[in-house]
This record gives sequence, C-alpha cells and structure tokens, in this order.
Amino acid sequence: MIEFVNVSKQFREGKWRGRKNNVQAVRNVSLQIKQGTCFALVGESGSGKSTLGKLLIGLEKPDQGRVLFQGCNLHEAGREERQRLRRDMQIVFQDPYSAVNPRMKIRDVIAEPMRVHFQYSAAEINEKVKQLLEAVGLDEKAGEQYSHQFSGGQLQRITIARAISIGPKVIVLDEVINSLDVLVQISILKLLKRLQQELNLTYLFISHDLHAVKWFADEVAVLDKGEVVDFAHHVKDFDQLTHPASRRLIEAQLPIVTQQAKEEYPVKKGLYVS
Ligand SMILES: Nc1ncnc2c1ncn2[C@@H]1O[C@H](COP(=O)(O)OP(=O)(O)OP(=O)(O)O)[C@@H](O)[C@H]1O
Repeated sequence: MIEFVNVSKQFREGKWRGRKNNVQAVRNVSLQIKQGTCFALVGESGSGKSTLGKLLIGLEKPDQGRVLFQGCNLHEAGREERQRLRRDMQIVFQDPYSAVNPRMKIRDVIAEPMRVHFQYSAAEINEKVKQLLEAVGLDEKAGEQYSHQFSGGQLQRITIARAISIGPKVIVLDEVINSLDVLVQISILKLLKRLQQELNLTYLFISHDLHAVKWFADEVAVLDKGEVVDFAHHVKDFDQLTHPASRRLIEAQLPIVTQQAKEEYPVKKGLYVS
C-alpha cells in the first residue's frame, strides 16, 4: 500500500563559522507497508522518524527517491488526486495541546477537516461530530468545551477523532502516547487498535517505546542517522534485532515490572506502576 523507494531528505541548518551545515535526516530509505497493518519506526532522537512520517503525508518533499501511496506519488499527482491523497493520509502528533487551536470549541476542532474536504450541511457536521466523539469514548458535551478543559489523554482522543473524521486509509501516529502516563497510554493504544480494526486503517507508528511497539505493531524498522539499519517482519522477532542501534534501544527500556519484583524490592515500590 505504501512504498518508500530510495528516499533521501536533507535539511539546511544555520551557518556555523561561516559554513552552512546540512543535516541528512533520511538516507536512501526503502520500505514497504502493507494495508491494514501497523508498521513501527523506532530509533533514537534525531534518527529521522518524524521526517519519514512527514514525507509520507506530503508535509516534506524528498530530495531523492519516491514515496508512493497505492502506486501514486503525491508530489507528481494532479490537483484532484493530490486532494484525494491528502484525505487518505492523516497524522496525529505527540503533543495534543499544541495540535489544537485553544480558541476553538472542540466540535469545530473535529469538524475542521470535514469543512475543508466535504460539503456537509451544518446538521450533518453536528451529527458526525457526535458520532466521532462517541467513537473515541467521549461524551457529546465535550463538543461545547475548549482544549484547556481536557486532560492530555482526553485531548489526544479528540485529535484522533479529528484524524478519522474524513475517512483516511493511513494514519501516521507520531509519538502519540509519549506525553501521557502509562495507564492512559494503554487506553489510547487500545482505542487505536479498535479503530484500526473497525475502519481498516494502516498505521505508521513512530515511537521510542519498544514495549508499546511490541504490543501494538506488526513490523518494525530501526532508524539510525536517517538510515534503516534493522528490521523485523514479525512482532515475535523484535527481540532478535541485532544492530547496535537496536540493542541500545532495547537496553534503554525499563523492564516490565512484575508483582514479584515489587515484593523483592519494596524500597523502590514508589517507582512502579501496578
Ligand atoms: N525542518 C527542519 N529543518 C532543519 N533540520 C531538521 C528539520 N526537521 C528535522 N530536522 C533535523 O533532521 C534530523 C532528523 O529529525 P527527525 O525529527 O526526523 O528525527 P526523529 O527521529 O523524529 O527525532 P525525535 O524522536 O527527537 O522526534 C534531526 O537532526 C533534526 O534536527
């Protein structure tokens, strides 16, 4: 469904001692993502994960190579096709507070993409907003409130409702659980899993968190300095990732804490989440 073919992207950063510094954010990446699956991109900070996500939905343009969605290249498509591709691919970001206009009521936040892409009547929009709030587990009354009245987890549900409002096929989930506490992370991942099945969605899941990736994703690629350096086709193979960059990520994970461990180390009890 999605194909990155030898994709590279460089950014020009400011001058240092009179010289221009370029950052090679993505280096000759080739990947394929199957329809209805969740493909995880992991890697240390600055390894190029978000840039790949942005290249997919057309927020960035590759310097070299092609990004194809169902065989179409967004950057070569005509106006109408580009519009359709933009509808089919949505993104949800890490920080829901900065992704939502604080001066807009939540019903308008959710309705915004529908107003851009479709010609619905006001009554149709109201009905759809109601259904979307219900789909992400929020009360209809939330539509009349503003972003500051919600917790991070609730607001992330709202940005997810906005992303699915126009019936996308692919959603880039860019560190969507990172700013949330562990229990809220789990509830958001469960919601995303249910929506994936109900709406037949394909996800590009960008994360540092290998525990979450193991539970949530089907395949994983490890990025290091813009390059894909490791790859696992199946969740059961995640522990066999061998590249030093993968090992660093695996070793940097907190262990999953068991009841036994809590009892053995009561002094650290305050650190554990049951
Ligand atoms: N618009 C930009 N202008 C200049 N440099 C950029 C831009 N976007 C990204 N970069 C640089 O490209 C590299 C890759 O950034 P990217 O955000 O894709 O990494 P990442 O793996 O998503 O990191 P993080 O996990 O911290 O978000 C970094 O060195 C970053 O500073």
